[in-house]
Amino acid sequence: MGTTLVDAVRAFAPPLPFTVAFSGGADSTALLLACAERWPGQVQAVHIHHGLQAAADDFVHHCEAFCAGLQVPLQVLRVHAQPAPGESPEDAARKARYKAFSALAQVDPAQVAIKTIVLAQHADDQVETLLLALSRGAGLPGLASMPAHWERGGIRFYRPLLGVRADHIRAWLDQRGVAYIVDPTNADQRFTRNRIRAQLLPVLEAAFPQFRETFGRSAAHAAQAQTLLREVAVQDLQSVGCPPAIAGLQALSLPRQANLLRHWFSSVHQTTPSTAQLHELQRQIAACTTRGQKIHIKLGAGFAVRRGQWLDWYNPKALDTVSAAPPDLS
Ligand SMILES: Nc1ncnc2c1ncn2[C@@H]1O[C@H](COP(=O)(O)OP(=O)(O)OP(=O)(O)O)[C@@H](O)[C@H]1O
Repeated sequence: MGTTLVDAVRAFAPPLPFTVAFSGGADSTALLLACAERWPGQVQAVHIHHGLQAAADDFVHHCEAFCAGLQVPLQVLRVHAQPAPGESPEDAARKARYKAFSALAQVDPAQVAIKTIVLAQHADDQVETLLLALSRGAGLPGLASMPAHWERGGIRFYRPLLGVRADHIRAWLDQRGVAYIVDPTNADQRFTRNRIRAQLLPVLEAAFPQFRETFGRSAAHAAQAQTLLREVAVQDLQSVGCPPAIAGLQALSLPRQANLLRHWFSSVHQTTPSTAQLHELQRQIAACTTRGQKIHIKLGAGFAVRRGQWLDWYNPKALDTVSAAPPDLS
């Protein structure tokens, strides 16, 4: 069955006041309406004009009219989301959106509401995210899917509708006669997420009617295991040293070594090695003795090991010179 929208909003206990990230689509329309009714005068909205589609101006007008009717203050932010090569417009829009949220919170620290942003992803979105992660061969961080709450750049983000089915949200809006934007790009079958939604979810519904709950539970198990792995990595990094001593790395089991390296790269160097890069790095670490072996691998920064020590220099432009002339820091 899943949780109803009304029950999900009733169980939600955000710090007040807060801001709803409002696209004008069905889910954020329902969320904004339910929240504005539950906390009158305490809810604001923010809409991002991504500068990606011709219809984006119409979306802004729709959101302005809807918020005016609800007497909810609305901020419209304009960004220019530029998809990188191979990146979908949706991913580019998402990145630009989160950047705009944190910029807004920093530009105007007096605005308390923007410190808490509430997003409208629901149970179907969670399953899509999990299947998307599986389709890419993701590890635990990807399988953990979307958290219901997290903090970044001084902003608290919440997703109170993760237990609510998409069709329930639409039925709730239809019953109340509320209009919302139907974004045509959501149906574009060139994007994997849209194919998952249109082609896989109906098959899952027929084969496993409870799939939203069970898949959601799997994502929660993965999130818990990922938290544990992070804790182990933090402890291992403390005992092995930062940058990690090669001898210390060699003393760890291979999965534990990989876990530590992934954590070190993402937390200290803001980069994620591919599986192939990590295998190569681990191969080189295993082959390393304390006499002159070098490790270097392209991860967006250059790394080398000599006499059992990491040599690192973080200028990506120096990469091409890494093998030719690594700096001698030994
Ligand atoms: N242009 C936007 N401005 C503000 N918030 C947005 C915008 N687009 C998406 N969001 C927020 O991010 C969440 C996830 O985005 P996603 O693209 O999956 O949703 P959507 O299909 O565009 O819209 P909705 O969730 O409102 O139906 C939305 O539920 C909404 O809270």
